[in-house]
Amino acid sequence: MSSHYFSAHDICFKLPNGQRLFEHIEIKLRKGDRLVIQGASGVGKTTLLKCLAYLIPFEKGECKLGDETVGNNVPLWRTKVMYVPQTPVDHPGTPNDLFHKIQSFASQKNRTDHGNPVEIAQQWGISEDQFGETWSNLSGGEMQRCSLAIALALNPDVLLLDEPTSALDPDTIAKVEDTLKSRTCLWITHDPKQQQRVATGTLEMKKPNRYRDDDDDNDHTIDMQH
Ligand SMILES: Nc1ncnc2c1ncn2[C@@H]1O[C@H](COP(=O)(O)OP(=O)(O)OP(=O)(O)O)[C@@H](O)[C@H]1O
Repeated sequence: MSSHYFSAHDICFKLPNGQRLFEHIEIKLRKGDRLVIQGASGVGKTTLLKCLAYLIPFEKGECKLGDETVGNNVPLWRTKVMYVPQTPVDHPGTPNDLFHKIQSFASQKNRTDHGNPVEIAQQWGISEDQFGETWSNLSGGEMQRCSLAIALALNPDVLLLDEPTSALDPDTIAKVEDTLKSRTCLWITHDPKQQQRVATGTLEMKKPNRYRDDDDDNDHTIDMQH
């Protein structure tokens, strides 16, 4: 039986009030796929990415990298399936500090495949000096590029990108999109043009049927274009 590079099966998330925010999410990615996640504000896109990184507990479902499940090593899973939050970030110190701190974590220590985040960010107009600047002195767009460069340098198998270019200008967006073309990722965007440029497939999230007025019975559809 052939296994996918990354898969998520029957992911369901319950809110504290007992209602499901989303249910029965199915995702299958091959290496290099970029699955864009779309849907109305509040439908659960960010929550889904956090579930896939095992950052928050979810009701049921399972994720796999090849045949490997999370097992009992959640920190290791998060190095492989990495969530990159929306900006602004709220870190102490500088981007350099953050990168070195993450590299010292037990789950990252034995990795020999880390890249250089400064070199990655330089392709997007960030200087070496800005990497040594306190986070709070950086603009939203600078924070966004530094965070993303750190995540790319850590070389996860799958990137979970939460509106990764929302604070950037069109020229810089084009550069970031170009860099991300070689990566396997799930990518939240509200921009249909970005979806057209980058997606190899799309997951359209909708509220579970019982909370909707329309009669569309496809809760979650994936349209893989290849
Ligand atoms: N643990 C929780 N307790 C209460 N409500 C929650 C919890 N987790 C998620 N929610 C709610 O679920 C909804 C979905 O939030 P989420 O941030 O995932 O949506 P989104 O689709 O990413 O929205 P946006 O496009 O605006 O960023 C929100 O109304 C949020 O408040």
